[in-house]
Amino acid sequence: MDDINYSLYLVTGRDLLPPGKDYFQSLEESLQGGVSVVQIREKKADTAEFLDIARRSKAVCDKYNVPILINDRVDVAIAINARGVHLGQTDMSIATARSLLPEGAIIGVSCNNENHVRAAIQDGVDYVGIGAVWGTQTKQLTSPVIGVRGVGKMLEILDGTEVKAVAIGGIKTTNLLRTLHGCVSTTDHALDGVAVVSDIVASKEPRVVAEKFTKILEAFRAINFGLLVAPRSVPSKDQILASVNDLINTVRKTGPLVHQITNTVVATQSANITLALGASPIMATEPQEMGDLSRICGALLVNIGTMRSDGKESMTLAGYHANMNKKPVVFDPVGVGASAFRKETVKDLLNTWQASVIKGNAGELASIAGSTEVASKGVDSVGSGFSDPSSFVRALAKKERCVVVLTGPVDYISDGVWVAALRNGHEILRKFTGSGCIVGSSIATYCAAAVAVGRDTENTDGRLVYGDMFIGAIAGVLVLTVAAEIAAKREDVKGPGTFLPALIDELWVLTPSDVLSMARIDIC
Ligand SMILES: Cc1ncc(COP(=O)(O)OP(=O)(O)O)c(N)n1
Ligand SMILES: Cc1nc(C(=O)O)sc1CCOP(=O)(O)O
Repeated sequence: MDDINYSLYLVTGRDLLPPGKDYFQSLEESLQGGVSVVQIREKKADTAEFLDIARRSKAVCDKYNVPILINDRVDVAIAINARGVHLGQTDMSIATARSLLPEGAIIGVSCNNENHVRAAIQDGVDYVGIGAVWGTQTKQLTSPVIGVRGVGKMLEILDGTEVKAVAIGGIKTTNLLRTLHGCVSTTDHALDGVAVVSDIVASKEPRVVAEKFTKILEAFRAINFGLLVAPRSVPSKDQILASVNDLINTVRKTGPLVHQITNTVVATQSANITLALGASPIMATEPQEMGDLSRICGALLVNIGTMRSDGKESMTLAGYHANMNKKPVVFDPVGVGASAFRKETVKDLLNTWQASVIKGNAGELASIAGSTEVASKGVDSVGSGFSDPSSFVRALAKKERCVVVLTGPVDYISDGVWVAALRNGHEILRKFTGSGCIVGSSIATYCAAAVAVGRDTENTDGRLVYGDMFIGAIAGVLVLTVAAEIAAKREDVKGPGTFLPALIDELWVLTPSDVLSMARIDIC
């Protein structure tokens, strides 16, 4: 029976040891830190040396009751009585290996694409090693990096089978939580473990690194393997509005710093809207500052409206640091359908970091979902939208593993389970540029507040961000659209030119009770 715990799967790499560090000492320390299975990978050793290393490694692993697998060499596995082998796509066939190995031996196989996974299931392997999930310096890759969403799709193929799965390639303590969350399939199939070489082996303190891995893996397990939304009964309108009320007060009380990488058309009005809400904007774009800013800001907004290729580095780094520092990332993929450059960039960004909220119009979200139901023209959506917007946002939220906000005459917001339909707003919002962009700033502001509230009430380290991003997104949309209704009715508002300053003023004086009394919200 496969009783192996694949959680923290160490693949050895003697050539990566820090100067002066003994291989067996390093191995033992990593086992003390929680490594749960070890693969001996010797690409340069001759058979005698491989056998010697494998035998002595097994003696160390036996002390900790940790199973040992052998990379590529079935003969070595048999000779040292290892638990099994790990085979690559061009190594011995699974059937031949099975016929040579003792009954019950474990066989794992590397998979770089979905067909490999299907074949592995047919061949009756015990586990698959899916990689490379990220770029790696440890080996020359012969197939493209898969990315977390690619891993998720491969896990879905394993649904209903007993085959276990680990991801490999560039996995580090710093990206582990993002890796674990990102790799969950739309059917909630999560990884059984992660395989790591350099982050552990190249460390002077492999025990400390392994302990960090173990702690994060346990925290992820504690939240049901990253279930997108903690199970909750249908949220009532009153509960939602009470939480929105808390967030409005929290913003006013704490004035969170909201880092915004946004487009040049709307930067000033976005900053002013943020100030009017009671928060503090910082519109920084220099790649070098992204780490420092992430530590001090409450949330990050990334808006690609006027992005150039030289802006991608800041967006990539900002989102990466935000994930590392558990800060919400609100993503506004402005005009994503307009060009191949935008599509590729958005795909890369969403594969690098996990957004907490994706906000877009129908055309933009259709492009992200790969749907042809709604077209776009530049940054605008064309036509009357989706025939079933609720189902669309729910499915996209599940696919992208975040809250999705579909803006339009009715705004739809989903966490992958529940959908809120918000019917506030005014048509004048469509008569000046960047009204969608300021919704992004507002959502980021209230997501920052949601973190502040969540940090006080939640005690799990397994989440990418604390707090309820669904409520943060609802608050962001509600506050802006209610203020817009009030501003549009003012006598001094003659058109879009006088509306924008009036909107800023109304946001400045808006009270939670205005929002609660005017909110038109349905939950389904
Ligand atoms: C767990 C795990 N997954 C994948 C690999 C890669 O194996 P392979 O394709 O055989 O490449 P080499 O390791 O031989 O370079 C692995 N070793 N372990
Ligand atoms: C051995 C191996 N196999 C890979 C694959 O993609 O199949 S990536 C890889 C190396 C992983 O090393 P690190 O943890 O240092 O990035």
